[in-house]
Amino acid sequence: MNRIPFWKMQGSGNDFVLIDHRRSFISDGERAGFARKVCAPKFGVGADGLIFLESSATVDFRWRFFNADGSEAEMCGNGGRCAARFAYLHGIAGEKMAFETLAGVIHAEVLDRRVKLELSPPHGLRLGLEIPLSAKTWTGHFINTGVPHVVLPLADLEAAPVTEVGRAIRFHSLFEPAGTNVNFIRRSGFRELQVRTYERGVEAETLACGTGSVAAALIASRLWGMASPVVVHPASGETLKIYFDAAGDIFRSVFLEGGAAVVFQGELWRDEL
Ligand SMILES: N[C@H](CCC[C@H](N)C(=O)O)C(=O)O
Repeated sequence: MNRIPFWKMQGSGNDFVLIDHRRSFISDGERAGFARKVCAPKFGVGADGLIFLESSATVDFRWRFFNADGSEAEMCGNGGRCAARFAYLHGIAGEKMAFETLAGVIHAEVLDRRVKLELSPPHGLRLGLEIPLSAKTWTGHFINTGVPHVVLPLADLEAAPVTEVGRAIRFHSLFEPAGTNVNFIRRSGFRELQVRTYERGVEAETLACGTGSVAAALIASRLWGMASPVVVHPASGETLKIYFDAAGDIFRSVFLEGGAAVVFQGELWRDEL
């Protein structure tokens, strides 16, 4: 199979290539390298991640998510919304669906051009982590919202050292071996946050991170008593809504709602990538 149909989609500015695996036949061993090629700017399509949709024996479909560097991640909030809308528009699932991920089964509902995802239960909450870096020690908060996230409140978000400090914390020994995503957050309203994210596996700041926005909202609820629903504005300026039930350090019924736009569709010429 040398010509592989794909869709390019974006969720709040986080962009993805999506492939119906039933029409691609990329073997398991080839996927990481294929993801790097497809996600590469200039030589590839250019994207933050590559998503394969596959058949599932138990729910509507299964997905495999690969970051731009070829690493496979358990979950992706923005990518999950795009996969849900892709599945709906391809007739793989109805408006309400469920799909298998390495973070568990994710339930989704397509609402025209927006999608509402129910995330797997957040876990591993650790508040007030001292993170010593060469220049200074940062105080951060950790939570896993399908993938690991450190959240750092910072008043001057415009001047946030997202790449320098984001990369240092992403690779810090405190978070080995999996590493972590790093989110700088600022309160911008009664129930509103602004978030900038350094993403593991993209190894750069992205315009939005869905699971990072959820992490920011849940940490804001613990630190500042921010109640559900929390509105998050990622670097793209788009709007994400996070709904949750909180009881101390336990979060239940966590939903992420946001856009999932189809940008274009095309065909990958595999032997020329
Ligand atoms: N880069 C992340 C996966 C994608 C998360 C992000 N794009 C989202 O929307 O949640 C990681 O490897 O932990």
